[in-house]
Formats: sequence, structure tokens, C-alpha cells
Amino acid sequence: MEQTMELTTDQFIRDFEQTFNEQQQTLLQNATPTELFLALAHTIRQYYTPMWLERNESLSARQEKIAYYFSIEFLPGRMLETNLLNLGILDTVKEGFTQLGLDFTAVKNAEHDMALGNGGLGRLAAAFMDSLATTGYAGFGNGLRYKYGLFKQRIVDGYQVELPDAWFGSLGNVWETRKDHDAVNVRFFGNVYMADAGEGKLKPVYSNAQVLRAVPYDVPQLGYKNGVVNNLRLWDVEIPEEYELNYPTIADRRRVEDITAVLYPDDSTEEGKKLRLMQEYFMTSAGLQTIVKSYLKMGLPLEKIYEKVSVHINDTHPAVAPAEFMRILIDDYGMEWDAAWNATTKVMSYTNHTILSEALEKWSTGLFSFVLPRVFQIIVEIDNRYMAQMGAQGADYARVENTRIVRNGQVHMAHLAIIGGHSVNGVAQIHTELLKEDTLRDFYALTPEKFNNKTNGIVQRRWTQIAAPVLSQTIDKWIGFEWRNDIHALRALNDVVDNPRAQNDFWEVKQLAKKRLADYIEETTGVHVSTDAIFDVQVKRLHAYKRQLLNVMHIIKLYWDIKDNPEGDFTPRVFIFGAKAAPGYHFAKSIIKVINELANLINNDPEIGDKLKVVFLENYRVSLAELIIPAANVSEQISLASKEASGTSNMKFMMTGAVTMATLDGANIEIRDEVGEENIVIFGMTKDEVYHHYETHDYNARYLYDTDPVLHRVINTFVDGTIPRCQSEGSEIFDALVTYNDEYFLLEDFQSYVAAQARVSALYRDRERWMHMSMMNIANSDKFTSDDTIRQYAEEIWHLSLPHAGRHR
Ligand SMILES: CCc1ccc([C@H](C)CC(=O)N[C@@H]2O[C@H](CO)[C@@H](O)[C@H](O)[C@H]2O)cc1
Repeated sequence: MEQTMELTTDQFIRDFEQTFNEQQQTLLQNATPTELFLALAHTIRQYYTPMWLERNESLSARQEKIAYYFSIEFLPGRMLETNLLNLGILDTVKEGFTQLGLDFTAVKNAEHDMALGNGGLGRLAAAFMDSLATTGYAGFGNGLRYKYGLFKQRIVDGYQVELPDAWFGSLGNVWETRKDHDAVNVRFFGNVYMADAGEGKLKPVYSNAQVLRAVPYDVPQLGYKNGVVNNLRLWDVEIPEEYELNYPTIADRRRVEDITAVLYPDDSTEEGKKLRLMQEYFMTSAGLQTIVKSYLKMGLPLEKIYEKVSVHINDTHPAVAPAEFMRILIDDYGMEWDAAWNATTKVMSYTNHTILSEALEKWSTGLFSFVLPRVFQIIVEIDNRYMAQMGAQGADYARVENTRIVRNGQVHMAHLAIIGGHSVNGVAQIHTELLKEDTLRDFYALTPEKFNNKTNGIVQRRWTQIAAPVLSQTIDKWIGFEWRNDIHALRALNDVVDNPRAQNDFWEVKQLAKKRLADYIEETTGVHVSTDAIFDVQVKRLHAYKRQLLNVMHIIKLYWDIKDNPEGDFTPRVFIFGAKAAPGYHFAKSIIKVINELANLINNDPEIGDKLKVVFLENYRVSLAELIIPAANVSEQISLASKEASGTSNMKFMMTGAVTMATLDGANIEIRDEVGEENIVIFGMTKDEVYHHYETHDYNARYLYDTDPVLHRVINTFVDGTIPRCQSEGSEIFDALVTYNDEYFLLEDFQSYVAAQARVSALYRDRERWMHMSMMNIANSDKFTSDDTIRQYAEEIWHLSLPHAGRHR
């Protein structure tokens, strides 16, 4: 049942003015957008707080099973408009601001992105929070309250420069509520030995451990027009009063605060740093302790906790959870090992988000046992019992050896998450198949029943109703409003994809979005781009496997084509990049430098003119994605087949009418399945062709470089001085591609990519054909709603009961 707030514009204005006056002793007209944002946020808090209280009441009254989504990253971006939309008062508030003569857009832009994540994994976690509340399931988030989110990127002289993301500095988090009563202690370091606890039981005795206080801050997750409010709990660290003598100096206190100070900015390579391990354990232990405490308030037996609690491990970062849960059940509540293990494996489940080996965390046993002595003891016990049990079952010894948790002086966190849980899922069909066939094949052979696929999704409300309001109104015009409540109603658009008036409407919508982006580009980079050109967009983290460099090689090819034949008939293109590189990822930062220097070369070359423009937009983040994605004609999803687990920007581009340039990788394959071969542009090797090279070791980049003159010229452009001011970066790239044999097979996919891009130019010149493709992508994007993805998690992994208040069925 739809449950939106009954709020008139007048009532809103009264509430807002009252809150504003309480907060700001100044006139509305003199207020800054930030001051107006603060007052608006606090007015909204007053609206959802009663719902939040009622929600927690009803969940505990009904003893509802709750799923806890443990993630070291949550990337919600801005929350103002989502909160207003989900309360069903966005238009009312916009109208109120108009009547007050206030600029709503300026206030919306005053909100700092909540950027407590690196990329796909963190954004997916935030999406799942929205979808859990919107589908009405009892699903809560558990993470860290970083003072500094993902660094702010500035491009200085073409180079990436990282600046602290002082998101707290300006306003703190207006949406959070400190929950002192749920604070718990978390222990690190020290020594532990097992002492006699009577009746043949042993208990751990700790000496000179460091005890810290974990204090939770809850951020509400509002459901879409259903009155549901779930929790996102973010943990912060403080010094427990009773231990303050151990931290006499400011420096001592700073060292403690460092635990939650900053998000580690790597999104594919484990740092292996002590502080990172402490972050992972801190959020996990605090989360599990409070989960057990609130469960025990139900007065139910701890052995049966799995009937009321699910804990989901989002990649390896919270994978210490099964061992920590065992420590709590055994050490803190005296449970027997087998009963505790039975509960643990039924409570825990794990998602893998990458097959890149460097991303699967493996902690040295030395560091792990130093930071977490008791938990390490328990992991060794889990490992020994696993070996014994598998041996007893007569399992293949080599497989068991390959899957054990502690191997060659390392603790394999993925192994702990798999052995310690009942479910392992990949995030797209091809990715899950690769986990079964390759990355986790020994686990699949031993416990096939644990493996399942859950293809990622996106929050359609954010990427249409909020990021693309004009597109949304045009969809309303052609198929009515139902799609806003049930995205599957969007498929009705299939009936008008060849309707000339409809095509024209959607063409105009895209042109408007392109104009909005072109203004931002001119404002922030000084580059003027024509909206008559194809907006060809690649926005995602900078990583070699995502092959931004292949995109650059095609641009260089086009550059030479124009230089060779300036009068030639070219379909004008604007190439738009947005990408942050992990600060320690030198090669990625070199690619950013080369993109910027190539942009300078091309954008200032009168011979090239408007035929070609290249733009690198700095500080790519969620709120910038909301501006860029609806303005794209072409979505670049060109990773080497098998490397991109799923991708989620690909789904956002599809839903807002871009045509995808894709390899058969990740969810691109499922996008092709939904939209049809003829409405997407596929190129490049398949996963099997890639793996064939791995098996045969027959890939020879230098041969391709020597035998393909076009490729030869393009690659030489990196080192022959054509692109000024990046000699060293150019030769680093040359070496990666030729000398070190091109790890991600760009050279073999080059000609296929060039041919595919030529197809795009031809298709774009046939407006009817192009708009058919564009509208087919919108009409058939409904599969990729995270509402459906989260329903699958809830029903097939967490076994949550069907929601009472949920409306979206
Ligand atoms: C230890 C450092 C580290 C940090 C983050 C990660 C993440 C798993 C990287 C990530 O964000 N993976 C992306 O997850 C998305 C959501 O499932 C997928 O859509 C992307 O394909 C995948 O690259 C790995 C390693």
C-alpha cells in the first residue's frame, strides 16, 4: 500500500521556515545554499523520524528476521533528493522553494557526496540499502564512519592530485544519529591464553590488549513511498573512559582515531596494511556484538540465532566475520563449538566481486595473529576441523589443501568466508561461471550447493526520476506513470520505439541532457563541445583491465585519420572520461596524464576543429555521474572479457538511452540478451578466446605491433613526441603494450574495436535507426533494477520473510 506523506506545500513552507528560524538567525533571502540545505535536511528528519521509530518497534515486536549487509564501503552520494522522492514530497518541496523564491538546484548542489566507497562495490551496497527499504525487507547496513571519504581528485598540469575529502569538515553528516546506548568494546593486540573456566570449560585470558570503544551512528534508509525506514549503521571509534590512562598524549589519541579516519582508496589491490585489518575487524566485531545483543532481547536460544539473523559479507573485507562470530558465541556466551559452528554457517553468506587475484585479501599469519591473537587461534581451529572433516568425507586431498584457510603463512580471507558460510555468489552470470570453472573451482567441486548467481542492479529511481527528470516526464507522456512504481511497466515503451513523434521527443530529451553537460564541461574545463557530436563516455575507476587505454588508442587513430584527410567526412565525436586512479597505481596515473595531454593536443588543433574533442572531467563521483550518464550517446564498456565481474554503470547508461559499445564481459552479456544483438555494438574476444591465450601462452603483442601498420602508428604516437609533455608516461605505456606483452590484450582487440566504432558513426547518422536502438535500451532495461536483485538475495540466500509494509511486488 502506497504510503506517502500527506504534505501540502503550505505545511511544508511552515515547517521549513520554523526549522530554519530555529537554526539560522538570519533571513531566508540572505541564507547560503548550505544553510538552506541544513534547514531542509533537518525538516526532513522531523518527517521520517516517527516512521523510523515505528519501524524499529514493529520489527522487534514481530521478531522479524533481519539481514545485515556488512560492507567496508557504502557510496550513497547525495541523499537529499532520494529522501524527498522516497517520502513522496520531492515535487511539493520544489514547489515550496519556488514559492519562497529559493533556488532548489543550488541547495541540492550544496550537499557533499557521501563518498565512503571506491567504486562499484560501494555503490552497489548503497543501492541495496535503498532497494531493501523499498521492497520492505528488514535489511540493515553495517560499515565504518570514515571522517574522510574517497579522495578529491584535482587535475594539475594533466596529473591527478589527491586531496583529502573533508566531507565531515563542512557539515558533518546531517542524516546520522549517534546511538550511544549501542556502543561496545573491541579488543586488539595483546596476548591470550586459555585458562580453566571450571566444568571442563576453558576461557581466554587476555593480557595487555588494546580495548577501544565502537560507537554507532545510524543513517536512515527510506523506502520508496512505503513508510519503511531501515538502518545503515556506521561505526566510529573512541577511547573508553576506563582505559583513558593508556592514551595520555594527543598523539596516542590520534592513533586511535586513525582507525576510522579515512577510506583506503584502492579498489583492486590489497594494501595489506595493519590499519586496514583493524578497520575490517572493528566494523565486523562491533556489528556482530550488537546483533547478538539485540537478538538475545527476543529471549530466544542463541543456538537458533540463524532463524532471526543473516549476515552478508560484501567481498573479503568483512570476511573475518565467521571467526569473530565463533569467538563471540563461544568466549562471550559459552556456546559449544559444534552448535556455534552450525549457527555461524547458517548465518553467514558471501559475495565475490572480482576474480583479480591481487584483490582477494590474504593476510600474513604474523600480522594477523599480532593484531587479532584470539581470532587467529579460532581460525586455526576452524581450518584444522575443516581439514579433518573433509578428510573424513574422503574429499580429494589436493582440493582440500587448495581450499584451506591458512596456507603458506597466509590467511586466505575468501576461503574463510566460503567455509564459514552457506552461500557464495558472483555478481553476473559469466562472473559466477568463472568462479565455478576457475577462480573458486576447488570450492565448487567440494561444495557446489553453496554457489549461486545474483546479477547486479541499479536504483532506477536515482538514475531516472532524480538524475533524468526530463526523460522521466517524457516516459510518463508516452506510457503513463506506472513505471515510476513498477519499473517493469517500462517495457510498454517497446510499442513506440519506431513512432517518429516519440523518437523525436526522446531525441530532444537527450539533446537537452547533452546541453546541460556541455555547459558543465565549458564551465569546468573551458572546452566548448557541440551537442551535434556523439557524446562517447567512459566513466569508471582507472584500471588497466577496464582498458581506458584502448579508448585512447582509437582516439589517436581518429586523430591521424583527420590529420591525413582533414576534408574527410567524419561523424563528430566528443570523448568524455571520468576516472580516479588509486594513489599508488602509477600506470593508471600515467594514463590520466596522457589522456589530458592528448585532449590539449586535439582540442587546440584548428585542423581538427569540432570533429573531435576529448574531455577529462575531474573528481568523478556519484553526483557527477548523475549529470554525465543521461547525456551519453555511447556507453564504453570495453573491459577484457572475463575481467569486469559485472559493471553497473553499463546498466545506468542503458536505462537513460545510450547505446553500449561492449565486449562480452560481465553484465554486458545480459544487457545484450535483454536489448537484442541489433541494439548493442559488440566487439572483441570472448572469455574463451582470452582463456585460450592463457592456456597456450601464444599471445605475441610485438608481432601485432610489427605487422599492423595502423596499430604500429598509433602505438608509436605514445613515444614519438606527437603528444607533448608526457614522454615518460608514453614510454611506460609503450612498454606495457609491446615490451611486456600487453597483459589485457588491447592490441588483439584493437581492429575489432575500430570497426565497431565505425559502425557507431554510421548508425548515429541514421537517426531513426539510432533512436530505435536508444529507446530499445530504455524499454528493456527493467531487468537491471536492484529491487529485483535484492529480492533474490532475500528469498534465496537470507530467507527473509515477505515484508508487511513493502509495496513493490
Ligand atoms: C582490497 C582492495 C579492494 C577494494 C575493493 C575491491 C572491490 C571488489 C572492487 C570492486 O568495486 N569491484 C566491482 O564490484 C562491482 C559490484 O559488484 C562490479 O559491478 C564490478 O564489475 C567490480 O569491478 C577489491 C579490492
